[in-house]
Amino acid sequence: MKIILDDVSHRYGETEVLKNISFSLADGEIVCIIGPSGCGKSTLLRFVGGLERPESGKVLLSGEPPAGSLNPLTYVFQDFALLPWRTVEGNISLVLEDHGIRGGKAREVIDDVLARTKLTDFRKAWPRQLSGGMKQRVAIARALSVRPAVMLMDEPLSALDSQTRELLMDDLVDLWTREGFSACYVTHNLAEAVRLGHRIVVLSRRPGEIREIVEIDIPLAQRLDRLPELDRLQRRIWTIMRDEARAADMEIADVG
Ligand SMILES: Nc1ncnc2c1ncn2[C@@H]1O[C@H](COP(=O)(O)OP(=O)(O)OP(=O)(O)O)[C@@H](O)[C@H]1O
Repeated sequence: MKIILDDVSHRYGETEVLKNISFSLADGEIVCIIGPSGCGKSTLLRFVGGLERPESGKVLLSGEPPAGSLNPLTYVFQDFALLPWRTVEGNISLVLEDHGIRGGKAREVIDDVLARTKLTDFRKAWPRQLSGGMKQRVAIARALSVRPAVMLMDEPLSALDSQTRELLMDDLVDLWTREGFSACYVTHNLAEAVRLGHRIVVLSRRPGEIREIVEIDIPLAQRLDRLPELDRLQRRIWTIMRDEARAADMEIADVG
């Protein structure tokens, strides 16, 4: 399934948040959205997921979701959003129950996503027993259980320490290399964007406008940490973003 944003603009009251945003996300592609704090990244993701409608412009979906998809556009949040009173498998079964899937059929799906995310040994664990990284892995397994066409990931690694972030990026690369999932991935972390994005949509400060769409043709599995080409790309994107980030920072300081 393909997602096309066509000239999306939005304001909340007097505040202009997004301006003339157009890009597309193809099947099997990870598109990262990067930009300074408050530039409208999460708002954009809500438009893509259909949680809100932009004031002008369109978000179009074309093509069919995967066979058996229960929720074509599925969110993965920064705070994991696991229920503490349910085990790992209980958290996954909850979303399946929401779609009327129980018993043997649910067990089959849970077994499959736990195996795909290498969590099989943790199925009976409680969220409080898991590290942040493991909780986010469970949240990703839960998202996969509904066979999404596109995962909408809002700063999914931001709550984690840098080593755990590295490990989870490796997991996501591994998963993508095996399964080729599609994701719209919001982050303010450049290293994450150049590691995971096939394309990076670089936004200006608010109102978020597209500064550049950077395409990276190095296969994900070859994007090792500190790869010189990635470092160069990261520096180039940072030169686009630096002034925007500084100005955004000053605006926040003004409000204070
Ligand atoms: N429901 C809303 N009502 C009014 N203003 C909103 C609403 N949601 C977001 N905003 C404002 O829109 C702007 C963009 O917010 P958004 O959360 O999309 O930015 P962001 O780029 O994701 O920020 P961050 O990087 O800090 O998470 C901010 O000024 C925010 O205060």
